Amino acid sequence: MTREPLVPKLKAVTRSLTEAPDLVALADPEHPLLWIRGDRGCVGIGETLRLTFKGPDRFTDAAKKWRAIAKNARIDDTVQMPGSGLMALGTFAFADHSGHESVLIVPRILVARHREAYWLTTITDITETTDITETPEAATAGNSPETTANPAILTPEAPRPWQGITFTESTQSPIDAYLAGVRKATETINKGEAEKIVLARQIESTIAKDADLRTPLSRLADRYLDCWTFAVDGLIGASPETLIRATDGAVSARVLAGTRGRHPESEQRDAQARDELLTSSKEQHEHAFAVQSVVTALSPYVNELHTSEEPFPLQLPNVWHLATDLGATLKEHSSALELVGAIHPSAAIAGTPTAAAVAAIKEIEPFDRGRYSGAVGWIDADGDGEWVIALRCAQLDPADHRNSSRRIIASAGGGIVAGSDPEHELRETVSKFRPITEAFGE
Ligand SMILES: C=C(O[C@H]1C=CC=C(C(=O)O)[C@@H]1O)C(=O)O
Repeated sequence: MTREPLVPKLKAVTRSLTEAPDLVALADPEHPLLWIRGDRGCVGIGETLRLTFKGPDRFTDAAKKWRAIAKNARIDDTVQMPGSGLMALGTFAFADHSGHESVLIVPRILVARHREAYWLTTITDITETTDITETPEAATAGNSPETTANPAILTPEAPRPWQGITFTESTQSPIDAYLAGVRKATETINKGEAEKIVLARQIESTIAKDADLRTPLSRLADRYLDCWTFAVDGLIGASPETLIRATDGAVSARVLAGTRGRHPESEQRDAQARDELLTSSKEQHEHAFAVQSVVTALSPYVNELHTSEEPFPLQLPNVWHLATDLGATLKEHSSALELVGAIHPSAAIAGTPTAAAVAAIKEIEPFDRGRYSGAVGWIDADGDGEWVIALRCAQLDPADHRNSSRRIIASAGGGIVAGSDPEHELRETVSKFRPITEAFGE
């Protein structure tokens, strides 16, 4: 008889902090676990549990496993905010058959802030140690005050000097192969086999094993204020595209597709780029596919789905995007991870129709995307959470004791539709790489 694997028993204790923590400064310099946007976010210190997933069912497996862990957990939370109590940060691979693992990480300590509310959560694995007669009161003894003065663990390590790196064309993704790929995708579209195919390319570099990754993270967080800056299991970036935010039965998303590079050298040229984007039927068409894919995927789960009437121009330091915001209420309780699984892969990162676009990506792109264009975010014990599409990001190899450096690969792509020009698409990827190339530069 096969037995169900044991569900770990976790204990989470959350208390308010009296002072605002500096989240980026508190991150582990070499293995940061961070999620931040302006005055909201969290940093994980240490690791209590790591769950890994692979294959086509990675989202549903993760949602199921997380639900069981949350149900089994002992939570003492005097803060009661989304993300307080038990929570995990995660990153999921793009492709069903990716060789890269998807993970959920439960930190040992989580320091978080939501505007003027700050808190600290300590999460321990009590699977082996639980005394079943223990009462909740006994379990939290010693943690009774509502507020904790900021403890010593909240003193960050001093920053180390930063040595900028430059990226070059990746050996597995040469520019010529990308340009040929765009032509091939256009042919596929012209033959009527797909309407939109999102193609990406990669650039790479190496970074000292002891590099202090808080420098690129603070640059991303300071410059990309409309993006979520993240670092989860070596995946670092700042994404503008919210796949799903779920809080107390309300859900929202921000769909992006359609791009123009910014022109900081000329206000007039910059405004022209924005206006071209807003009036281009090609970009509007590409955008509509992305919105439709999210609306179709979310519809079975929600009532009252609202979208902004017209796509609006989202201004980021590197690009203009066409953006549509969506809001809805959930019909029944579905966790943020279940919704991510339902929406992924949206037409913003795969294409239309989904199956044909995914097949074309597999055939044309000469590499495994890994977590790029997958999902990255967090989930709490109630199933609430925030997940973005892993864009404008780079994946670092794990630190290996035999090497003094780590490889880092950045990926960026764009939607190819009928009439797409390969050179234009290439320039668009250069603009999309800027958050990463500049954050890791001098
Ligand atoms: C695939 C990427 O961007 C997507 C999100 C926004 C705009 C996009 C576009 O205009 O093509 C892409 O769909 C990327 O940044 O690598």
